[in-house]
Amino acid sequence: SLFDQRTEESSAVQYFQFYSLLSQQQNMMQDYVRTATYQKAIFDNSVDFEGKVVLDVGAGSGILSFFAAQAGAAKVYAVEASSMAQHANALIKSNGMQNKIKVIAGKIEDIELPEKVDVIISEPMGYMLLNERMLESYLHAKKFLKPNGKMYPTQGDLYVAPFTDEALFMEQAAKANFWTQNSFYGVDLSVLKPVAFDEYFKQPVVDTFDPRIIIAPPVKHSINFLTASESDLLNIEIPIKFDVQAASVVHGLAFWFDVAFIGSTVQTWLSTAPTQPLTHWYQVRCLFPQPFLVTRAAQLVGKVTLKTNKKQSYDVSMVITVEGSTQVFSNTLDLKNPYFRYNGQVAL
Ligand SMILES: C[C@H](N)C(=O)NCc1cccc(N2NC(C(F)(F)F)=C/C2=C2\NN=C(c3cccc4[nH]ccc34)O2)c1
Repeated sequence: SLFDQRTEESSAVQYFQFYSLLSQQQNMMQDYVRTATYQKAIFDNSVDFEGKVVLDVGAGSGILSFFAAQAGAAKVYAVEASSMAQHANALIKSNGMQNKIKVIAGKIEDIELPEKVDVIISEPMGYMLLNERMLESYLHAKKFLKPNGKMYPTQGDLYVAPFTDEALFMEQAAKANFWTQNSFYGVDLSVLKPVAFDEYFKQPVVDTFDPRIIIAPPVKHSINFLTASESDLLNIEIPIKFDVQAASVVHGLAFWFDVAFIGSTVQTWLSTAPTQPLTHWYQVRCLFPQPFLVTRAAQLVGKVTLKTNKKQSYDVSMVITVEGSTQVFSNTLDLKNPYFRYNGQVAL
């Protein structure tokens, strides 16, 4: 199927095993900002749900399907490819919703629906918005959407901004120092030090940070889920132009996202910005292996390229220069294997 063509089998097996765990559903459900905002977006726009037919893509425990039913939906199709589908069924039965919410076990790319739907709901946002490539499945689901049907969420905004964080840079660089040893049990490891260094800098860092480390206004890349198609997400090029206000050292680029639920009554935003309450998406930072000093109010120009891979993730490449200088700074990172750095302590 379409999903199998774009996904390595080993990645899919690991992925759906991950989502079959109640502990991981719990991680998402316990994210109050996430769960409460979805319920608010649906309830405040109940006119979009009352008496309507709804499709929940990647339903998991079915929590979003329950919200649609609570808002008066006539019928909800909850599509889930992992074995979490059976737990969703248990919840539907024990909550007396079996004639309202129907679980369809399988991938959205493979299943059939008995009818077209008025609204598609989903939570397809992974780290950096795009990780997991679930947005492509969300857009694929539009083949079931009636003309003028609604998408909840309706649009996604990916933000990119330069940051300064000496401590993070030193932490990553220090990990490679293991390979500087020239007599590790009598073996000189040092030839591999540069390789180890580059390997550590291929890991995006998932954690949160003080917004004051952001040294220029962010660039925004918007995706309109009503008009976008899967192919638009295969290779995303984000031109960057940053106006750095004061002299600072650039260590990398920070990424976060917002999604908007544009309903018939109100518009509701779910933000993962560093200035907003923390969510289970945190923020994501991509380091340059070589930090660079920006002496005075200067412009940084370059490009971020996000290219899909068959591990349900993206290769993130960044290229940047300081306006007026010839030096180019770049890095390519593997979003599939991030460094999950969040440890509860946030610098106050
Ligand atoms: C799309 C879906 N709606 C969604 O929200 N995706 C992101 C997602 C899904 C399920 C759980 C989580 N997580 N929540 C937390 C917590 F501790 F902070 F709570 C850690 C965590 C990890 N740890 N590792 C992962 C993870 C999940 C999926 C693919 C991955 N690739 C690399 C790590 C990783 O999540 C994140």
